[in-house]
Amino acid sequence: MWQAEHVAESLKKLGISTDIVPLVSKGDTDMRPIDATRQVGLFTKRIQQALVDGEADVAVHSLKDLPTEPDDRFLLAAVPPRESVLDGLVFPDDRSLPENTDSEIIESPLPLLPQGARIGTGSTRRLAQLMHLRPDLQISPIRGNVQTRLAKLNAGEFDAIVLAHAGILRLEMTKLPFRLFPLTEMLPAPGQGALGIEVRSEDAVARDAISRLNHAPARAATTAERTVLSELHGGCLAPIACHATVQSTGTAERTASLRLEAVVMSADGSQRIHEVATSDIELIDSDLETAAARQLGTDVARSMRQQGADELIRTVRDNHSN
Ligand SMILES: NCc1[nH]cc(CCC(=O)O)c1CC(=O)O
Repeated sequence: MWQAEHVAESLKKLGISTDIVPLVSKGDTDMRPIDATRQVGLFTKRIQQALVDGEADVAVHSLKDLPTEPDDRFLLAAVPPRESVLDGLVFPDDRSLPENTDSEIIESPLPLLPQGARIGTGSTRRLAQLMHLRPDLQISPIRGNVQTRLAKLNAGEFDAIVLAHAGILRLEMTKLPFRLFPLTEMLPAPGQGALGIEVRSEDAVARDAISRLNHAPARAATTAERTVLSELHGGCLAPIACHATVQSTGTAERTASLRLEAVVMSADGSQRIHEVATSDIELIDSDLETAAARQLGTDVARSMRQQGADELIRTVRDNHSN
């Protein structure tokens, strides 16, 4: 709802009025562990169906929930400016945390966790990255909306849970005992912190309106990230994390540098493949920009494959079918 309202606000500033169509997705109602649901698009299918049925003209998704397989019926008309891409640990309400000494530097929250601390997360990506650094941690799945998760945390089921910073900010829960992970410890899911706004492919009116919300750097970065995911055929359950950023190079008006960092891990985090690459992109022509971002993602995926990424991804899939 926050995301839909945020997009409605942005459109209003452009003089475009909207009606919000509230929907409930399977991701909201199906409380089985996320890997047991064995479906992609748990959070997005219901919203896409509303486009197909003409119930809505614009679909607002969390980009990280949107499957990478292209679907001809829809067009990703905009990726607006991105929010925080970071993940963090939320501690129980009664936990007093030391003061942050330097707000510019994100210190590791891991020293705040005692040996064998119980952590709640259903994400293989988060589990593998945590276990890689702290094999002593006891990590178990948690599902439900943020309120449900916090209730379980505060009931004493966990010492901390992992949540996306973007979600915390959107729900205005910044007062929670919360500590961010630095990117060196925890890379985000492809598309994390970004919205993806879809329209029906043939709806030129909606496309033209929504494309005004597109932010070229956010689109380029998330395109590179999503390409890694699709090239590795990881789906949303694979322990694949990546993060891309766009930096203006200052040489020419619209020339920028796209940097992409990615990791693939084994299910238990004991093995880790890491890759970083950069390429120049033109932020002026969206087709050129998309092509360059895809190329960078493809190159990074290929290089990780040569280092054995497929093997690691397979270990996770085999675990899940047991
Ligand atoms: N799968 C649930 C989901 N989808 C997007 C976000 C957070 C917001 C975002 O990354 O855009 C979350 C919750 C979480 O990961 O803690």
